[in-house]
Amino acid sequence: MTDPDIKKGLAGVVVDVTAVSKVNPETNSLLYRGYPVQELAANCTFEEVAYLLWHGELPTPVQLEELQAFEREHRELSHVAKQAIDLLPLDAHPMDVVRTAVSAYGAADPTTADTSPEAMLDQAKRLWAQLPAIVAYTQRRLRDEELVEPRDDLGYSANFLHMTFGEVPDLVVVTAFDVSMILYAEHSFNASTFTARVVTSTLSDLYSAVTAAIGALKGPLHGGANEAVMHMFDEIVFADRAEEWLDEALASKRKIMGFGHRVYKNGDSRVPTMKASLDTLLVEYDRPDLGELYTALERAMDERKGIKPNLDYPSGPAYHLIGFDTELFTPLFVASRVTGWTAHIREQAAANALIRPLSAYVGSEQRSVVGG
Ligand SMILES: CC(=O)SCCNC(=O)CCNC(=O)[C@H](O)C(C)(C)COP(=O)(O)OP(=O)(O)OC[C@H]1O[C@@H](n2cnc3c(N)ncnc32)[C@H](O)[C@@H]1OP(=O)(O)O
Ligand SMILES: O=C([O-])CC(=O)C(=O)O
Repeated sequence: MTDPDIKKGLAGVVVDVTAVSKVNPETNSLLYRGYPVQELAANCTFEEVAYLLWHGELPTPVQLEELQAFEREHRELSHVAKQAIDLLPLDAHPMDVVRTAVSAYGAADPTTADTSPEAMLDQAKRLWAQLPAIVAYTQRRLRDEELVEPRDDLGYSANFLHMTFGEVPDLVVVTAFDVSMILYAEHSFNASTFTARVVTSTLSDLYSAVTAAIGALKGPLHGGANEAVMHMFDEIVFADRAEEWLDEALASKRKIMGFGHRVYKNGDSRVPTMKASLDTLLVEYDRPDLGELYTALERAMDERKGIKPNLDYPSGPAYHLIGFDTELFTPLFVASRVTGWTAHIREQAAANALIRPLSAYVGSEQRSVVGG
C-alpha cells in the first residue's frame, strides 16, 4: 500500500534554498549565480565559470590570473591517483576508475578532515585541477599509451585535450569542448549534487561527498546517459533506420537515452548551445551522416512521444567526434560538474541541517522470533 503523501523520487519537492543556480522550466532558462548559461558559454572560459560558481561573482583579471596559476600548478597527475589507477584492471569502467582515483587523492590529502570554508575551497580547486589528469590518463591507459605531462602554456581545455591525445586540436574543437564543460558545470539539485549535499550534511568531508556524487552520476538516468546515447547511435547507425529502431525500442518499453528530464518538460535550456557546438564539430570532422542520424532520431522522438533531448544527447556525439572512447564521456561530465558539486558542498556546510527524510513502512506487522 502506498501512502498518498509519498513523493516518489522527491518529484516536485523543494528541500532547501540555493544561490548557486536557478533552473526555470517555465522560461526554459538556466542561470549560474544570476548569469544565463548561454551568455557564459558565449563570453567566458570554463575557468571563469568555475570561479563564478565558487565565489558568486565573475573574476577580475587579477583573480582569474590567480586561479589559472593555481590550476596550472596542480594539474600534474598526483602520485597517489596514478598508483590507485594503475592497481585497477583495464576492463574496469572509467567511472569506477575516476571515482577510485578521487577517493585515493582525498585519502592522501592531509587537509581532508578540515571542513572549514577556506580548506574546502582549496580542496575543490585542487581536485578540479587534478581531474583532467585523472581522466586523460584513464583514457590513455585504455589505449596502451604513455601518460602525457601537462603543458603550462595552455588553458584548461586545451591542456585537457593535450594530456588526452598528445596534441592540441584545432581551436574549434577546443572551443566546443570548453562550451561543454561550461554547460555541464551546474544544475541545481540534480541527483548527484543532492547526493553530495546529503553526504556533506552528516559533517563528512568534501572528498567523500564528491566520491559519492560520482557514483550517483554514473547511472544512465543521470550522467551515464551521454555514454548511452553513443551506444544507441552505434546501434542505429543510419538516419533512415531511426524511426524503425525507435518504434521497436518504445514497443519494448526501453527508455530512449538523452531524452526527457525531471525538471524541463519542454526541452533542456542547454541543448541549443551544445547542438551549435556539435554542428561545428560535424563540419570539422566531416561527419554529416552523424548529424542526420541525430536529427532523424530527435524528430521521430518528438513525433512519437513529444519528448525533447537533454544535454547528454548532443554531448555524446560531440565527445565521440573529439576522439574520446564512449566510456570516457561520463568522466568528462565529472571533470566539469566537480565545480557545481563543490559549490553546493560549501553552501550546504555553511547552513547545514542533517538530511534525513522519513519513510512509510509497508513490511510485516510486528512479529516474534520464537513462535506466538
Ligand atoms: C544530465 C542529465 O542527467 S539529463 C537526464 C539524462 N537521462 C536520460 O537521458 C535517460 C532517459 N530519460 C529518462 O529516463 C527520464 O526522462 C528521466 C529519468 C531523465 C526523467 O524522468 P522522470 O522525471 O522520472 O519522468 P518519467 O520517467 O516519469 O517520465 C514521464 C513519462 O515520459 C516517459 N519518458 C520520459 N523519458 C523518456 C525516455 N527517455 N524514453 C522513453 N520514455 C520516456 C516515461 O516513460 C513516462 O511515461 P508514462 O507516463 O507513460 O509512464
Ligand atoms: O537536473 C537534473 O536532474 C539532471 C541534469 O540535467 C543535470 O544534472 O545536469
